[in-house]
Amino acid sequence: MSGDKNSGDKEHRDEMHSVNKACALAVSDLRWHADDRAILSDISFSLAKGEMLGIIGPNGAGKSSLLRCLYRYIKPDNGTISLFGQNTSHFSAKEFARQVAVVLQDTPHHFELTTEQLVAIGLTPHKGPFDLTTSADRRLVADALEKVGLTHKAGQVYEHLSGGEKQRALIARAIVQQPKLLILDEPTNHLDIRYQIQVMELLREIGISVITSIHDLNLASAMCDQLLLLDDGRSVAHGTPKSVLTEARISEVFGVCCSTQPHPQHGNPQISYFYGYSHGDNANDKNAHDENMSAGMSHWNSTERHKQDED
Ligand SMILES: Nc1ncnc2c1ncn2[C@@H]1O[C@H](COP(=O)(O)OP(=O)(O)OP(=O)(O)O)[C@@H](O)[C@H]1O
Repeated sequence: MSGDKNSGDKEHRDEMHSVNKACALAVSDLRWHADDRAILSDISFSLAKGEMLGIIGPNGAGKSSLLRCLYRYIKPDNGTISLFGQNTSHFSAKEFARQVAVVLQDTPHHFELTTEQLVAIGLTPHKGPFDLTTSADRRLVADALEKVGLTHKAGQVYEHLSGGEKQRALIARAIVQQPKLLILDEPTNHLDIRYQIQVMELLREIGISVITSIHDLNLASAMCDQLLLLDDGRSVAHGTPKSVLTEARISEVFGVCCSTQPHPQHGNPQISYFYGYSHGDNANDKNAHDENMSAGMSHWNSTERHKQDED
């Protein structure tokens, strides 16, 4: 009898272990308020090892606030954040930096550093105060610069790089950090379309778990394994792009008129937006919203008719 129980317990432990192993990040009941206002309410989700999760939602939905909680810039009022089964609030700063790399839009100025020196900062969590730079370190930095297409800018002053090049340099620094989880706040913001795609593909290729906020829903649909849709600090939907990005949900949460169809290449939803509806103060009013939707549709219909007449 006790043997049965022990083997049952072991099975349960093995099962839990494999669940924890497969789950890179688990967030439960996260809550945060500021200025007497709830900014994040009861957010729960998980991220599987090696997957990319896109955080989407309108301006002010709480995307950056959620990421700030994850990388410990903000201490939430409630909830737990676990990385591979360990509560991140128990990590020392150095241990946390070994496990989690962060790429933000607004970074401190690095006037005096070359691109290569900036990227080498990623080595810091793995070094003691008296450790010298090794040839392996230099190789790591060179490989990361090559991965983001900045080898030719290695010796240039970082501050003199373009917005997109700076962004790629920061991703190279994160690669050098060799984290288990990479957190990015709108990494494609400064990038032209070629580099938007290239950076997102690069993030997928690195093979680590990635969580990134992203405004471009079509890019999120194409590149993310999972999406978490936030609205007014709440989780509205979580799942595959196909399950999250429905026409009804997009128009309700973002207040736009749109249609979706499977992308010819990857099959996830591709969103077409319609134009021509007004933007009043009553954007949250359901009737006004519906009127806007039908105005958008009729505008589109007339434009389409006009086009067809011309043809
Ligand atoms: N420290 C703070 N104190 C007070 N309010 C805050 C603070 N940080 C964020 N907020 C508020 O929380 C809300 C969510 O902000 P957050 O930056 O997380 O949204 P977001 O989804 O990232 O928006 P965006 O898409 O515009 O970048 C906003 O209304 C913002 O004003």
